[in-house]
Amino acid sequence: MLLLGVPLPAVASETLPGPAISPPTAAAPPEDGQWTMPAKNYASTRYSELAEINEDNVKNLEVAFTFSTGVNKGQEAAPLVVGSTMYIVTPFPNFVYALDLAKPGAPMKWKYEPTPDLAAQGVACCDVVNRGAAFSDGRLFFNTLDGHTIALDANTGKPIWNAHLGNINIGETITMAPLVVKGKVLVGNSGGEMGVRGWVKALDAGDGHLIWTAFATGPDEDVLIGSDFKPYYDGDKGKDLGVTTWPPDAWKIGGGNMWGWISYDPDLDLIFHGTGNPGPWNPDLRPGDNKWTAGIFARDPDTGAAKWFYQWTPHDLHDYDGINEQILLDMNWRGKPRKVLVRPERNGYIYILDRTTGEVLSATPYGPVNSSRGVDLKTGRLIVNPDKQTGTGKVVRNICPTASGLKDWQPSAFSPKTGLLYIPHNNLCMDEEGVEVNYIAGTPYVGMNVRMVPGPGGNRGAFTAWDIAAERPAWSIKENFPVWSGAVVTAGNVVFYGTMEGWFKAVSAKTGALLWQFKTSSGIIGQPITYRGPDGHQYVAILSGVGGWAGAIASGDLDPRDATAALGFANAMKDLKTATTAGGTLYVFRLR
Ligand SMILES: O=C(O)c1cc(C(=O)O)c2c(n1)C(=O)C(=O)c1cc(C(=O)O)[nH]c1-2
Repeated sequence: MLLLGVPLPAVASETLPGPAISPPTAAAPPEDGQWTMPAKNYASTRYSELAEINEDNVKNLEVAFTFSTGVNKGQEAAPLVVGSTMYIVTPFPNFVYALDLAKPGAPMKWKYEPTPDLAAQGVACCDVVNRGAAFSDGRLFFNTLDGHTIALDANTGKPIWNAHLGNINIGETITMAPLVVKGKVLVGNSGGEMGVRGWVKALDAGDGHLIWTAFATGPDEDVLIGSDFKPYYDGDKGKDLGVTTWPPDAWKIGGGNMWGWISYDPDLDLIFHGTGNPGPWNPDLRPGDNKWTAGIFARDPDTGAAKWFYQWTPHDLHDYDGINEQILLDMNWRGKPRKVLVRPERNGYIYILDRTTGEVLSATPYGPVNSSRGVDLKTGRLIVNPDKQTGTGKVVRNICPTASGLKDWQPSAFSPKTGLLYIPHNNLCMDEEGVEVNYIAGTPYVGMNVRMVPGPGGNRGAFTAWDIAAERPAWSIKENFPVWSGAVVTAGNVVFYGTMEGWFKAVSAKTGALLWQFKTSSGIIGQPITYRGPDGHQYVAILSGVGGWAGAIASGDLDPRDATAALGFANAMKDLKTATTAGGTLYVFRLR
């Protein structure tokens, strides 16, 4: 694999004997055939032990049923399956459907229409997406674009409570999928491109009342940094760094939004969540490390108290949000058993962190990276490439990865059978020019002109199997467009993912060989899942419907002649509109 100027690391762990890499059982309990949260389990493996569909017979998959969501915007949600019911959440206006899997054709059991404020569509940065719901204890929890968290009775679809958390008038939206931990619904806001201050909130699953709020910027008190906070690196130690690492008051409009993924380790009783990019993008307008943006927190789920923090990208120069998925694994590292957290990060590195302390054990590029030159494992600090330093009035060309990262929110999957992490990702580079910008509430606060282009080799995406122990790729598949869908891997050694042309693909978990593909009606940016149906057989489900940031040119019908459309992403996706059109359909497959 070509890694721009970055040599592949020495293979350290090949010589080490050691137990296989696997998620902790408490965070990834044995298979029950259901899919109750988008990441499958608290360890976020997106791995299913179901093995009826395998490498040999996957070629016999056929459509079991389809369902139109009635919304033609980017479909990013993971369908959920609880008992004999499937639940799906659509993009704005965030309809929720329950489908009866026990009946032929899976007819609708109920539909819930939350009627979110229309104006929310105008302040969402990257299409009007929703990444899914979470099921717990008879209830379905989901977020609406206009900033509400809603609990529904999963049997009837009747609302139980509705908490208004976000204010669209300042550009605040919610697109993430909530996670339910110990009777608390964890939710984060979006708005990093509008000067919205990021937070994560915990709501009581019973009645929706607010239990705690942890901000991503500001005084320690607001960030829930207290006596329990023990960051591993000196650069994260000190009082009120969420204020002092910013120009005066800039932290109040500094972003750090948590619009991605949360994992939970029941043994350590810690949740792990990232923080988004600092705002505005133009770094000259916010000298300093801009704590606690573009990093990761470990917190006590009951109180929100921060335990440790690590900053992937201090003083971010390129919109490298730090909100990707974190996979919790136990493995032998340099001869010692370690509880780790694996993060394929937007800045281009796969990090292996000790999840008890936040120590970085390894940080290896998984594709072309020239915006930085590695990570100093002594200080934990990203080594920025001065040639790619952006600023006001400066045009910097050929920065890799782009603002959308080597990988954006699209979640990877881990198989304990292969020890490989299956990573859907991008291969794009960009030109950037910092410009002045003033903060006006509820309007874009970016300060950067961006133009994206295909990365080295010309393929704009890749699907890479990463050998975690060996710190190198096992295999990689080139895709024409960014791979903006999630992945799922099974004990049948089959990995599923989708392409923006609309192909739903099954490849061998061991070799990456294409085993089966089906062309859906629109580009795929959703999260595939697999489950055991009421008939005892294994099914695979995916939402098709192009959109998100990468697909905004198609779902938003943008003009391909405008190189700046979709914050410069459209320039790299001019031909997407000739490859697919907007859609919104659920596809479910089973063996013939
Ligand atoms: O900083 C933020 O608040 C924020 C929010 C979102 C979002 O809510 O979808 C995205 C981003 N940033 C972002 O940087 C990004 O690349 C992105 C891609 C997508 C998508 O759905 O395709 N959303 C977002």
